[in-house]
Amino acid sequence: MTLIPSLAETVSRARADLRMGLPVMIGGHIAAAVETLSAARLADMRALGRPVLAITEWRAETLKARAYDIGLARVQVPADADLAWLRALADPTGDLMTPLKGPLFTDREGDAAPHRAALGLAKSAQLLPAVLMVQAPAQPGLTVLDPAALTELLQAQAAMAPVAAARLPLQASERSRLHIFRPDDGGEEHYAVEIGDPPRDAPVLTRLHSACFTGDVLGSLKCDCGPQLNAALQLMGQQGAGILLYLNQEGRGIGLANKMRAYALQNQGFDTVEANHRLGFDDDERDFRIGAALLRKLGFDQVRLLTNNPRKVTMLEENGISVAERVPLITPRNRHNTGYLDAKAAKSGHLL
Ligand SMILES: Nc1nc2c(ncn2[C@@H]2O[C@H](COP(=O)(O)OP(=O)(O)OP(=O)(O)O)[C@@H](O)[C@H]2O)c(=O)[nH]1
Ligand SMILES: [Zn+2]
Repeated sequence: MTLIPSLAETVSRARADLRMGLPVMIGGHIAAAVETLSAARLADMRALGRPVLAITEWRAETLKARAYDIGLARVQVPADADLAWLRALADPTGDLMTPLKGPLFTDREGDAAPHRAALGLAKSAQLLPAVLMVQAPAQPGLTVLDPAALTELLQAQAAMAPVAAARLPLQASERSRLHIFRPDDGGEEHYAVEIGDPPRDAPVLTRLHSACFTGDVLGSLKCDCGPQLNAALQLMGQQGAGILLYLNQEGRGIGLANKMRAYALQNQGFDTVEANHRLGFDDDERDFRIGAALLRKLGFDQVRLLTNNPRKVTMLEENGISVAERVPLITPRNRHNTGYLDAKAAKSGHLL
């Protein structure tokens, strides 16, 4: 029956549920994102069973909570813990200001697969990876997900379909087209700027650019994104051909709200990588397979890649795009971005 939602459609709904504060059912547990949980729903969940807070191994490390499960910890929630207690565990913004509640005790018995799947879902909804879980029978109206199926879907790659394309004269080149691609899993759309008419049978000058609202739009001095975007387009304009993929993976895939949380931590003295870890994220949560898929859709299988990030080269090669050349993309330093650029070079292997 085609009117029954597919797994991808159900997961997309579940993301929206968590973002509005509605719990979902994962493998016999009610799962609610702490970031959007209300006090009333916390009380209702408590009434149904023993609440456990799932956090990632990165967050557990900061909180000095023992992680017995691979990649995550299941923190026991004390009977008197309120929403503020949960939020303080989920959100590191106040770590230095408010002494942490502890000691924290974590579960080691039982199956952590539902908790792992729930954390994956929260991340994919660009919420803080902290999920309150209570084992309980299915509740009417809540979206129901199987942990194994959810985990597999979160790792799968959505198919990208071209939606629309049109001529778009740019300062960098009047001969430019913008293509819009839409994934079949309800996720973000991504864009391709095609400059000139690059031949499909030769390596094309290519930039995989991840969205940075602060750098690209506002001209933030904290990162190198805006200047890199402009420099890439300029070069493609000068050479008469190129492809710039604008991937909507704001904040290396954690979303703008979490990136601002990371910036707040950076104001407290942590670097870009430490800030992601304290929030519970990996330092880079982007899926670069999307770039390879879009290039293939556009008819390319060879590139000259504008980047300083060796991971982008490896990911493209692993996904069937041959990188004939890596073209460095160095932009000016200023007193606000120099620490960021140094951290990327020292910790993320960027070549500067
Ligand atoms: N989480 C987080 N994301 C950031 C921070 N500063 C910039 N970003 C994001 O980092 C991404 C930068 O993307 P890119 O410039 O494409 O990638 P890169 O890994 O630096 O590699 P190249 O620029 O190709 O050398 C964008 O999504 C920005 O929004 C930060 O401090 N924290
Ligand atoms: Zn940026």
